[in-house]
Amino acid sequence: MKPIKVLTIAGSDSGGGAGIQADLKTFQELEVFGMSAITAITAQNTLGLQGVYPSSLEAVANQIDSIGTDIGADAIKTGMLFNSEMIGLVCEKIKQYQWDNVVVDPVMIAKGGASLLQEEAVKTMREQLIPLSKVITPNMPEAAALTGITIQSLEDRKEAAKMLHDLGARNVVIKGGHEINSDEVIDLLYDGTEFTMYQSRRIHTNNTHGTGCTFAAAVASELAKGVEIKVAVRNAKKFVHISIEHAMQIGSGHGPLNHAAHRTVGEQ
Ligand SMILES: Nc1ncnc2c1ncn2[C@@H]1O[C@H](COP(=O)(O)OP(=O)(O)O)[C@@H](O)[C@H]1O
Ligand SMILES: Cc1ncc(COP(=O)(O)O)c(N)n1
Repeated sequence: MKPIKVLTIAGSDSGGGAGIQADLKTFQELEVFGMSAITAITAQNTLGLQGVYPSSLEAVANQIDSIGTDIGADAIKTGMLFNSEMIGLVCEKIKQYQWDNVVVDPVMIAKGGASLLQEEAVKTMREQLIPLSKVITPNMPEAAALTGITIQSLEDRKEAAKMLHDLGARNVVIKGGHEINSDEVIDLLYDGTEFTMYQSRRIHTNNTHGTGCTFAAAVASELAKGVEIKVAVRNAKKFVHISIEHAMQIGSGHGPLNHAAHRTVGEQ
């Protein structure tokens, strides 16, 4: 069988819960071959972010070229891109290698509130990266920052999704993890024609470090396999849900997910 390959372009999380580490765990569990280009090293744990050490542009370009010129990728997932120059470089490389299955997780702020993207970079993300994306997966604050729309209701999310689609994203998923006053979590997909809602019970837990990374990495894995977008999002949501539900208690703050949980809790 032909191997299916997925590349994550994102930051490293020393605590193992988010970023590159969450992505590679997800790729492995969903049976695709995972590769990485590291945009920044973060010193991070379940309590917060202790340091950010961005990679040089040369280092990022070289990592991507190593993959593009030899191995190739069936899908790309982007996470923490740190600043405007880094986003510009990643856009150049996506065009150079004609990568089409591009999942953009517009990472801006870590769960503890620390910034993972410089403010001036939001404009570059909107103007350069979004038009290259097959799917963009903002959470509610990220969708608000990208569109300028204050997002409270589902209707606000629909308006923001339409705007992000108009900016060039072929599909938009605005995730609902931040709607903390609700007993359910609804992720909203807009494919340019219709809205699809993915609803689940909210799990009341602190162990949500890396949910967004895991979700986007799962969508990328499914797209790489040729799964169509509506099913890819459904499968990704199910994978994240099980991984949150069966998280182990690791660290004393916002703990990581258990990416292996689906093995024992029913087929993914
Ligand atoms: N408490 C929760 N219970 C169940 N699912 C959740 C919970 N929190 C987040 N999710 C799911 O995790 C994924 C990431 O959502 P979200 O937390 O909004 O993103 P981010 O990590 O980027 O802030 C989504 O699929 C969302 O439905
Ligand atoms: C290096 C890195 N990348 C991304 C996130 C966001 O994580 P989340 O999936 O919890 O939004 C993070 N905390 N660290």
